[in-house]
Amino acid sequence: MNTLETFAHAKINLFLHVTARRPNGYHELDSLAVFAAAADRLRLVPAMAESDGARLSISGPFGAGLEDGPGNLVSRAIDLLRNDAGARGSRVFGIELDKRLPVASGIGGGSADAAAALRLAATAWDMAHVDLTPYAEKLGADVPVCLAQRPARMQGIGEVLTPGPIMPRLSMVLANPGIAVPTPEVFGLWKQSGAAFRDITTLPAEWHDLTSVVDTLRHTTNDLQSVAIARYPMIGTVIEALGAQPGCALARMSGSGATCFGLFATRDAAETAAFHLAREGWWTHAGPLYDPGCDPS
Ligand SMILES: C[C@](O)(CO)[C@H](O)COP(=O)(O)OP(=O)(O)OC[C@H]1O[C@@H](n2ccc(N)nc2=O)[C@H](O)[C@@H]1O
Ligand SMILES: Nc1ncnc2c1ncn2[C@@H]1O[C@H](COP(=O)(O)OP(=O)(O)OP(=O)(O)O)[C@@H](O)[C@H]1O
Repeated sequence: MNTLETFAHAKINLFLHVTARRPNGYHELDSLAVFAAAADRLRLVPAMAESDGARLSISGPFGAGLEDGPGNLVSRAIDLLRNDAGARGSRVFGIELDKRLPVASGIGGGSADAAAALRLAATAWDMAHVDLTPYAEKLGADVPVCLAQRPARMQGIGEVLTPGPIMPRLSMVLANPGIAVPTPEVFGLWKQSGAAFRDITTLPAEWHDLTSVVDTLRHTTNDLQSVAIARYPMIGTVIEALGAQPGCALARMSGSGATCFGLFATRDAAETAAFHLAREGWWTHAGPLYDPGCDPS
């Protein structure tokens, strides 16, 4: 078994509508997820002894304070797949997680890590032919979309996935003010707000430029944004600051917050915006959308 490496990219909800509530309390969504170039890095390193097996070590700017025991989504993903790996699951390895994405921040970093761990373990255990979707669904609503890391329409609670519109070249800025926002709290606030459920939105098969993307997105919202701002006003400050940057065509919150994104036509404008926003002490990222076709991993 060789050392393997993969990247767990940030998931951005370009819009997010709540369409229904299930009896178990989960909410049905209509959302368009895309992936940013920003990513955590995971390495699978063969281990010599059973005692070294599946040990998780965490580094990186957002690694501090993240638990490295069985509760980490990476460990949970590997333990889940091992149940079905049979004798192959006795091949032991360690996982190194370089945590570069802010935690509990609406960009699905933990979900992306879990999906990446499933991909790595499936390779190490000769399970590349196995459909990882049922494992992903057990780990969290955002994990299935993070398996392929391609633009996708998310419906159901996030598990009903269809290809999203073909995206044009664009640049995205991410900004996070350093507030960890618990997803259950935000869905709870949305429920308490008494807001109405939304109908399913119609999207084109392809957008040719940023203007057409934004023309469509202006008819959508992130339904969780206003309740998240009411509870965490700093999110509103971030959206305003992003929207005020030269060249920003749309600024909005991703997922349940607090990370917000801005869409820009050029990489220069995005990088300049990120540079200015970083002066606020916020985590920022500027780059293109992630294209799985160009991934060396
Ligand atoms: C907001 C999004 O990030 C949008 O992509 C996701 O819907 C959240 O996905 P996630 O963080 O993987 O969510 P999970 O870990 O499965 O669920 C955390 C909690 O969020 C709430 N939750 C989550 C997803 C969903 N469709 N409806 C919900 O109501 C539930 O209270 C749940 O107990
Ligand atoms: N590898 C991991 N990375 C990040 N968080 C993890 C990880 N493993 C477990 N967690 C826990 O999962 C929770 C959610 O983390 P995550 O960063 O995925 O949130 P999020 O970005 O808000 O996700 P989403 O957009 O899916 O709602 C955190 O409270 C964190 O403690």
